[in-house]
Amino acid sequence: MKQESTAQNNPPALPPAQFPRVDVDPQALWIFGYGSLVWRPDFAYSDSRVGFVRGYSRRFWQGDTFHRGSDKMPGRVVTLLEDHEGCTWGVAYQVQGEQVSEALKYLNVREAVLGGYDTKEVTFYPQDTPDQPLKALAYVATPQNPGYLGPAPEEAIATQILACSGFSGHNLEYLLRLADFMQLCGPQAQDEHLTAIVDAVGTMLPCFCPTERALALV
Ligand SMILES: N[C@@H](CCC(=O)N[C@@H](CS)C(=O)NCC(=O)O)C(=O)O
Repeated sequence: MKQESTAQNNPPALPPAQFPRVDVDPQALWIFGYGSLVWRPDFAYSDSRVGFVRGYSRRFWQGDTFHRGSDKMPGRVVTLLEDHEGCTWGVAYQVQGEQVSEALKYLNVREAVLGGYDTKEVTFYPQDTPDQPLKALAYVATPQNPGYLGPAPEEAIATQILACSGFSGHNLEYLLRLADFMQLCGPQAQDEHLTAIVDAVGTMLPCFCPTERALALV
């Protein structure tokens, strides 16, 4: 997983026997990302793990009028829905020392102030060591936040995503980067809601793309 190019993230490449064990800071914190944080954490971290949380399903039910939409045309981004049968894959990032306050300060603006997300403690299961779960902080948009859009048919969500863009880019980029991540996680990582929206986008995209004949008219 790509890390910020900071000294503590790239210790000198010494053979394990000589490389001093870096004591984990007791203040260390794991932050679980399951949407844009999966591909663009944009904060310094010391370690990262691909894995999943149980008891939640990911849904494109949060409106976004800044990063991937506007006030007139809010985009759709993801949140976590409590679902006893649910399992959501993402990335957990470990922050230590000064990284903790820096990350929380940054995410408070990006997620809470600009995005309407609240924080919630979740149990994260690393893909490689699911028998050693970690407590992690997740940013979740609840139905009580003003930007919450709630459920809609996947076709309607796809239409909204195709039509919206914001400060951080097009809403379609957000969808496809998340789909790319899920592909990398392998066949055990399934997200039917995400897949249905990507399929609906694939069906509609030709309608949004000018044909040679249409281009000849301009
Ligand atoms: N909290 C979720 C979702 C976060 C998310 O996608 N937030 C949006 C909307 S506030 C965001 O930061 N977007 C930045 C971008 O779209 O690049 C996560 O852990 O990834």
